[in-house]
Amino acid sequence: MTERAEWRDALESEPAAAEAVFGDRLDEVRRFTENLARHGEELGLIGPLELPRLWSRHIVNSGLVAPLLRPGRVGDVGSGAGLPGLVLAIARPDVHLTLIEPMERRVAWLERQVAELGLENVDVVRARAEDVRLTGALDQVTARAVSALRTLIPITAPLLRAGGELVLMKGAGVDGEIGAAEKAIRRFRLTDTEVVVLGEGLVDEVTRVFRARVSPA
Ligand SMILES: C[S@@+](CC[C@H](N)C(=O)[O-])C[C@H]1O[C@@H](n2cnc3c(N)ncnc32)[C@H](O)[C@@H]1O
Repeated sequence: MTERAEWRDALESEPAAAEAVFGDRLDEVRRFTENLARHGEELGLIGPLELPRLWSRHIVNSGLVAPLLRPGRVGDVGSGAGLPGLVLAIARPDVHLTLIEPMERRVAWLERQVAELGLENVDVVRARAEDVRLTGALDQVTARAVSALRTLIPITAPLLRAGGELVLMKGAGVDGEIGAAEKAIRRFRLTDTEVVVLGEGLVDEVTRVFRARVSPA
């Protein structure tokens, strides 16, 4: 099977998970995935080895976070190719997503996808999280594969309003990361910290999310 056939077949794979995660937004998310599969490698957005697992490991995995979002303003730090921010914007039209990404080429890609998919609930900001002018402005902040919690918390938590929430996608080593981030957790007054495991019984690779709230007081 050619690589292209593999990712095309993958778009039809895991139908139960895809339906559960994306529901009536499945066509839109497939369109985005096709665009990423076609252009992602030449634009340096994804490695060639990722193509066959683009759907399951990256798109469905990102979409699993959608139920954790609440209507309001959500920032996605380090969106890159659009993971998870653009996928979440497609899955949750009732949520406004601000995609925060410093790299020009990635910002151009994100803006093109927003226009092509006709998404009205997304804006793209070219900036590093620590420079973006959104201090205290967001209800929730997501991130995936940006950095370890001890460095990620100091650049994401300041963007949240009091009572706002971090929703950070993490790998299997999340418990160790939490231990190493204790100081940052205290410094940024994070409460209700927990690890949420998503997709059990639905997908092969579960998604782990570090969730925490900024203390209102
Ligand atoms: C490994 S990529 C991950 C991209 C995407 N989140 C994903 O899961 O595929 C890390 C991304 O974070 C961005 N990034 C790195 N430092 C950042 C910062 N301080 N603020 C915002 N984005 C940052 C990079 O430009 C890059 O696009």
